[in-house]
Amino acid sequence: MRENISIGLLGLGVVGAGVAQIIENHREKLIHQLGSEVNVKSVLVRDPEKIRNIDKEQTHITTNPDDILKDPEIDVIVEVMGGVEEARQYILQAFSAKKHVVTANKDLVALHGPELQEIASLNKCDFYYEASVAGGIPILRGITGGLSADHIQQVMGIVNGTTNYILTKMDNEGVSYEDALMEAKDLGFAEADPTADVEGLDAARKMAILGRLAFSTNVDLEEVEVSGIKNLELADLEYGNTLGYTMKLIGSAKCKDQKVEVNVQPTLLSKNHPLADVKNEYNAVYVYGEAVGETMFYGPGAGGLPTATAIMSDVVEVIKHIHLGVNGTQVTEPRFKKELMKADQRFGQYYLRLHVKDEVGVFSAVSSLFNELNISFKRILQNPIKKHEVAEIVLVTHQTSLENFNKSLNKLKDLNVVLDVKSYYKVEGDVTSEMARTTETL
Ligand SMILES: NC(=O)C1=CN([C@@H]2O[C@H](COP(=O)(O)OP(=O)(O)OC[C@H]3O[C@@H](n4cnc5c(N)ncnc54)[C@H](OP(=O)(O)O)[C@@H]3O)[C@@H](O)[C@H]2O)C=CC1
Ligand SMILES: N[C@@H](CC=O)C(=O)O
Repeated sequence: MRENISIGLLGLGVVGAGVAQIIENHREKLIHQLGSEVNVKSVLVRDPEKIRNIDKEQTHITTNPDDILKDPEIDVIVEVMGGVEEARQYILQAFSAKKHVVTANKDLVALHGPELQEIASLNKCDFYYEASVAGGIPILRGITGGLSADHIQQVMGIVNGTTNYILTKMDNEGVSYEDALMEAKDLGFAEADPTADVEGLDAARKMAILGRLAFSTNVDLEEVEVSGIKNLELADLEYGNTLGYTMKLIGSAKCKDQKVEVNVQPTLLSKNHPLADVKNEYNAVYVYGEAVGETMFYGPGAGGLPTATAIMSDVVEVIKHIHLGVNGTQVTEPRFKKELMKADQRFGQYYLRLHVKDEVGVFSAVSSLFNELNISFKRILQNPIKKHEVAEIVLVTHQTSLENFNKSLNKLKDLNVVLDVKSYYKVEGDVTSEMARTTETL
């Protein structure tokens, strides 16, 4: 048994500092669990002059990656610097030097995860990335460990802390979008460039990773349909509230008969839906497995210490493997060759807000258009708005195919009484699973 395991940290920001703090504060627990002392030997940073809460006697701070990647005493690299290409190059160098790698970098894993996993395996190295999805929630191990023997059919969740924080503050406290985003940045939840958070790309990266692991098939980032929260209007949050819904940025991945659909979109959730109560930076991921049924994982989705906890769970796994001499998991081929689900195979309820002419007969023109497509309404609100001769119609449909709903949008644009299709969003009812939903609809 090795008495000492040395770690090299690439990055000492929000997450890196959390990792150093846990290693320092939980030293005894780690020794008890692993039989070895764990220490952070060196840390790579951009700015060596920054004041940092780390013992410089114990830990060497450097701007030269070779100090870490070429140090034979370092066994495990923890990559928490972010970015894609530079991080990928350092990780490849680490594998060549037979070092194990743990990362929180979902941008990198979503784009290059399968390639890196394969190279790790060829080098008999471990490559883990628990922290890349849903911060402190052990969701990847939940899927690849706890539910590994099940056929997972659906994964649905709130997987971005920043947007959930913004939506909670806007909805519950009336804070403006800009102020809420600023708070999320100050609290260390947002990415260095928060565009990826608010445009849904961060959640899309996480959903690609979740889809791959849940369905044991390849899911490419470009196959994930994405829309973010940047263009949300307060009016839709307010109408949502009136109708009994809460707006959330929801990631969804479904797999049926080897057909897969993965998307991220603002969604109006019934206030009774289990994800509707997930607030602030908290995340929750609902997983439906054929054998297990419904499961849900909940916890902090962003922030230094929660994310560092997930990283340390990977580090502990790596060190256990070092002691057993079993590093480098075998890579398995995708279990099946998937197809993407087509619009006529995807079903849902939809919220729609229209600006129409404020005149007699408009509502019946709109309803007959939906009637022709066999789309019925669950809820309707009709409001004259302040602008002269303009009225607003807000409706929620019953279940229909995406193909059918798209047809209704095209036809509405051609209807002369419709002035503007202001917004439309997916709606989720009280239950989470497709299976439970089918029963509810019947
Ligand atoms: N923050 C969070 O809640 C979560 C973050 N993540 C992921 O974890 C990773 C780190 O995030 P976070 O800690 O928030 O990021 P920060 O921006 O807080 O920290 C980044 C760190 O990496 C260093 N760094 C960045 N680029 C380079 C470079 N080219 N060369 C050397 N050092 C570099 C920075 O150095 P310096 O200090 O000198 O600027 C800094 O110490 C990202 O991949 C992020 O997506 C994952 C889950 C949650
Ligand atoms: N910016 C991300 C950080 C964690 O992955 C988020 O807000 O979820």
